Amino acid sequence: QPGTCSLPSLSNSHRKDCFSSRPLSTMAHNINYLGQEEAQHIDEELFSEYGFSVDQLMELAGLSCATAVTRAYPLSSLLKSRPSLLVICGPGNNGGDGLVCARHLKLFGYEPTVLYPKRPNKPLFQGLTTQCEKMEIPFLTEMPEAAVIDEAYNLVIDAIFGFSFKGAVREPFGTILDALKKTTVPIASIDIPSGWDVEQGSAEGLQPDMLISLTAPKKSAQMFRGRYHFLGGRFVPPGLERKYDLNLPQYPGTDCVLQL
Ligand SMILES: NC(=O)C1=CN([C@@H]2O[C@H](COP(=O)(O)OP(=O)(O)OC[C@H]3O[C@@H](n4cnc5c(N)ncnc54)[C@H](OP(=O)(O)O)[C@@H]3O)[C@@H](O)[C@H]2O)[C@@H](O)CC1
Ligand SMILES: [K+]
Repeated sequence: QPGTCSLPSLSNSHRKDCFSSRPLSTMAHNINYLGQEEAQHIDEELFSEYGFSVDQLMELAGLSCATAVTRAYPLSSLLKSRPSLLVICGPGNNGGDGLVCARHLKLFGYEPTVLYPKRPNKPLFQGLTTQCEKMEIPFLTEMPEAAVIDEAYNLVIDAIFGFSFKGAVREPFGTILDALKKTTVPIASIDIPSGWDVEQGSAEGLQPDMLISLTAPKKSAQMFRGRYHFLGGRFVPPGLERKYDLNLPQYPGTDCVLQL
């Protein structure tokens, strides 16, 4: 039916309650759920000791996210007349992952629109923004109301905050998160559901339908109750995996994502 969506339309409070029987395969793998500092140390070591550059890992992370979205929400499952997605990008590297993800999703046939309200004055993010513009991805100038989002988009991709989020949410992101909590379209969160404490989660926060954990899930992922939990960021060298006892499951074949 045009103008509707086959994806579940759930209020935030329903999202909280409905998905308590998620598969426990993540537990079966004994994956090490990372604390905030551990995640930040791994990130630093990837650059300082393992010779990676930020844009390299961001490209792989964003590609993983776009690929995971195609698995959970294939084009054929979207019933709105356009395969429209809203990608909301925050001021740090999580936002950069969102820009990369948007670009790949456009290449995969989706129609992403980006909201990027706080843009760092750094060549990396300026370049990623230009790339999206050249891909003819529209940028919004303000956050739409929840009802408008429900009407216009099949899915929201939350790339607002990742593992460096701390403390009370500052504007404009408080208003943005409040609007997101009122939406009923599914939300796919990159690395951490934005606004969640990286280790403790947040019972009152966003309840995304999908979580794409990058490198390894963070402790708060144990509180995730949505339908789809994917692991992405297939770039961890064996020495780093051993040092942090990550015990990552094996990715199938050449895939860059794995459903947990
Ligand atoms: N190794 C990996 O796995 C890889 C990780 N990658 C990705 O990087 C992500 C981590 O990126 P990150 O370290 O840049 O931090 P991130 O969470 O995006 O946010 C920092 C920004 O948020 C802001 N901010 C913070 N608290 C706030 C508040 N309460 N209210 C409002 N604002 C607040 C803070 O602002 P400031 O304090 O500077 O004002 C800062 O600008 C990680 O989750 C993954 O997605 C991949 O790209 C590559 C490989
Ligand atoms: K996020």
